[in-house]
Amino acid sequence: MSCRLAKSYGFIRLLMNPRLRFPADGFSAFRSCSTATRIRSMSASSSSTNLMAGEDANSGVTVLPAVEDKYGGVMTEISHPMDPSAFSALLQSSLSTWTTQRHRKSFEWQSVDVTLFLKAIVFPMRARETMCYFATTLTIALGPEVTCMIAACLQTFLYTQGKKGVWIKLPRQLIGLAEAAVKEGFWFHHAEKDYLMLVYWIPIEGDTIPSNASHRVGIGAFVINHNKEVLVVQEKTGRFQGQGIWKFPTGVVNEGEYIHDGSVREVKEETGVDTEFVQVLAFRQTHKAFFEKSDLFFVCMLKPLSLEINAQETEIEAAQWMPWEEYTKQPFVQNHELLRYMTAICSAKANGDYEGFTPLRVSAPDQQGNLYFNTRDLHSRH
Ligand SMILES: NC(=O)C1=CN([C@@H]2O[C@H](COP(=O)(O)OP(=O)(O)OC[C@H]3O[C@@H](n4cnc5c(N)ncnc54)[C@H](O)[C@@H]3O)[C@@H](O)[C@H]2O)C=CC1
Repeated sequence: MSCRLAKSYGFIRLLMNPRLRFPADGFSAFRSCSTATRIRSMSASSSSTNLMAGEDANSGVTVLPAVEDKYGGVMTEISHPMDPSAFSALLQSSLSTWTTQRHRKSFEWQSVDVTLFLKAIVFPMRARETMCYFATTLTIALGPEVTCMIAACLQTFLYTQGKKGVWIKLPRQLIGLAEAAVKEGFWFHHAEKDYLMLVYWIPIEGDTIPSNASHRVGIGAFVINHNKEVLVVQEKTGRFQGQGIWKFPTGVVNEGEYIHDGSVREVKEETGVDTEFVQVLAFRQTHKAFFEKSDLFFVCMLKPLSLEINAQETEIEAAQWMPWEEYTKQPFVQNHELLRYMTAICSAKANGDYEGFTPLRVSAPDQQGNLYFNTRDLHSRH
């Protein structure tokens, strides 16, 4: 009886403490507790696990340390080595803690009578004293286990906060833990040179996780000098190697690089010529260009600041200033629809009959970037 009373007291404290949160159904509450116990005993024998794990402030369950993202999810970055089975158990307890929303749904469906009872009888009883009286009576009548389950459910209705996406960032040296995460239902989202990012979606509804970068961004540089000569190259590698084709310098924009900076860099790297960015003249989108990724190709006009050519050894067979007419007469250019359009656009631009997009620095509270637009036509209207 004294044990019952002690448990009743615990139940009353549980009801009175709004900071306490439980997984939504009683069973998951008990499961989480037992997993947490398992983790804690593992922690005692493994200092690395100790460094990793932390106790969830609301549920008391041992979970992976995580920060919340802006989309209702959590991100955990694993930084210390640990045993895969310990990681697996920790992951399970973390997911159990973060999964409260899903459990709430299944509870509502399967235990609709209890839910109605709680909503009809318990919720309207706002007064603290009434709650205490109700809790004590309920505990004595139903026994501590059943009342504890009901308390967990009640807490869930009052304070549930389930997570959505769960991200795990694994550095290269801990890649062995990926298997455990995959077994728990995680999938690969993206990989960089030094880490693998996995993700898991908790809600039953379909995930809203955006796929990783879908496009590669490339540039082609139209650089024309005062003698109406255009800067062209022959490539050592790629689809046009060894065909004697003279083409605009092209390349790929780096991560964190603006299109206009990337075009100036690519021209310098491939030909040694210094340039100043003028405008984006046009862009093309294609699909399945680089593995499964699409391609955005920006045709940029650049003004030469130097004329001396110093062709890049690794990628460029030859580079030169070529008369514009000669460039356009190449069969390769004439027979290629994209290049025919590019030639027409560049000619129009060189003759002053075409306006491209000029970058304008724009700032938002959390972002800085460039808006590329036709400044001439806009300004002529204002
Ligand atoms: N190359 C061309 O004649 C044309 C290119 N473009 C556009 O220009 C932009 C850049 O294209 P490209 O210059 O052709 O770039 P690319 O994709 O051929 O190569 C970019 C860089 O990556 C390297 N690279 C690519 N795949 C590689 C691999 N498997 N192994 C080792 N190195 C590799 C290349 O050597 C180069 O340094 C793209 O947006 C493309 O659509 C558009 C029309 C024609």
